[in-house]
Amino acid sequence: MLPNTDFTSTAAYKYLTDHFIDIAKTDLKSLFSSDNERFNKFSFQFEDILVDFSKNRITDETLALLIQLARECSLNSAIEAMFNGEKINATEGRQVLHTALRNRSNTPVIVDGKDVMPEVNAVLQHMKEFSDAVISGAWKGFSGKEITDVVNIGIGGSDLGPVMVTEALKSYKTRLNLHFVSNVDGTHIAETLKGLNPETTLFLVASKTFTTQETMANAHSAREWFLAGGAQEADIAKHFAALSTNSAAVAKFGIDTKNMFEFWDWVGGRYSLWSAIGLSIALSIGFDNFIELLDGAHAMDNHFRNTEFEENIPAILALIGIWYNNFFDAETEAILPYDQYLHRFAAYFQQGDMESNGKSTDRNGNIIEYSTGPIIWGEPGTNGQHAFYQLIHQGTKLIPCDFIAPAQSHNPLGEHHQMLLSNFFAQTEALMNGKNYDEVVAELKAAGKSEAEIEKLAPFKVFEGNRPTNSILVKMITPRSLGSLIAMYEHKIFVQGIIWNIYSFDQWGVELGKQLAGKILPELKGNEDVSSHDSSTNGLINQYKAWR
Ligand SMILES: O=P(O)(O)OC[C@H]1O[C@@H](O)[C@@H](O)[C@@H](O)[C@@H]1O
Repeated sequence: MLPNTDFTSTAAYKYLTDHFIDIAKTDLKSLFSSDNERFNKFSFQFEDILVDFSKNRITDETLALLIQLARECSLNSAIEAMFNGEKINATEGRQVLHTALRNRSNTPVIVDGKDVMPEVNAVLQHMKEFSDAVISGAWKGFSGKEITDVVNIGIGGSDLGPVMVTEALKSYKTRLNLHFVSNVDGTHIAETLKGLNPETTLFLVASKTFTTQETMANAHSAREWFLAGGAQEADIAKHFAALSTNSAAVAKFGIDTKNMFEFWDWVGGRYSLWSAIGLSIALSIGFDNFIELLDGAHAMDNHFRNTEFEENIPAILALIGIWYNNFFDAETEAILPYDQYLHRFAAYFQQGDMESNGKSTDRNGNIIEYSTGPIIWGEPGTNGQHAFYQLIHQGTKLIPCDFIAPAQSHNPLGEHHQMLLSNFFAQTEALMNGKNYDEVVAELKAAGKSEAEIEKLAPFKVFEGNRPTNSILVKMITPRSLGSLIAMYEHKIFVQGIIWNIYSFDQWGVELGKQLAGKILPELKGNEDVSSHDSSTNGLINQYKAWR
């Protein structure tokens, strides 16, 4: 059972409310100038990852109170409940055991009285054999040719993780070309298939439920394209594999169950890249590298499970997030990777975080009166700098940002990487220090501006500063460090859900739209006007019918 505490009624919350009044008046610059040890105190190194959270609006006291908050919310017992396979996804009656998928120490993980590790290992072995055979070319298509292209068909958790990881680890790429089709918009599959040859293309139909409309529609279109390209029904076995928990639906679709890679309902969709859903990753970077990814995540799991909160990286990041979300009323968080390979990282955690903690009912079924999950967004630096950083620097909203960068580039091209990193370092410094009026005036004077010009211009050039950031410097983005990084964010999300007293592992909020789309689809078939909706929806549907 998960603890069930209203965090706003804890003693720590009360202390934090008072403490906030002081901190709101304090600026980061002075926190640094009054404490030479601040960086050493407020940064941790985990393997090849340095997490610097010193540029946050916190003091020793803030951290101590936040940790007290975590203790009062029984975070410890919640962590154990997850790792031990209790049914903490209570609204779906399921365990939450993505950690078992990467449990490289292989200690037993008991689900309903049975150790799941033998099954987990068996699927990994199956993935190894399959990916080795396809990569080596031993696996042949129907006309005897090697596979050259792999198309993963899936959406949400069955797409975003594999896309993000295969992009992030592109420099480890095997000879296979990976493609991802998610959108039900026919354009996605049509454009993807344009350059492909059915003889050398392998499809992975990735769906936990194997009922998702988008994925099934795309899988059927892929099958039609394949059969239209000269293949027979019997050839499907060589070109289609399924990654799913639903073997009956897989068989019904016509995929050979030998080509089915199973996972289980205790794996949440947005936590499934570690499961059979990761087959596209194994094909893309090789099975050994996939295992390295799991190893990295496992190392972070051990850190999270076994480290006191004072030094527990995911817990500290989560608590700092709560500090901004619930005391500073920050509504969003930006994830800003200074690494082109991580260009889908923010998109991945948009689902990871927002589908997990975008909830407004607490674990007692009551409507929540405090703020829960933040809006997650972001783009790679330096592109973001030339787009939306204006608002982060000078807008009216407080936007805590995570800056992520590798110290070593996979593409050390001239001075590119130093230029990139100079921006990475400069931005967090600029956000913290800002530029005050006097500094602006001095600068304008030095540039030869007149008094009148200076007076006119100066207010617009002031940067308030005091804008908080985390800096995550990774020695190099490798399968292992990436695995750790992803697990770090996953656990951050978990901690926040515990403190907000919500269920982080269901996603009922995606259902209503699906239901309504299911009702509207048949209404789009005929030519007659519809009148069963509100006037706006009717008007839109009828105009569509007139225009199509
Ligand atoms: O993997 P399947 O079952 O196709 O689901 C794909 C996605 O569907 C959405 O509606 C959400 O529920 C996601 O969490 C999930 O990842």
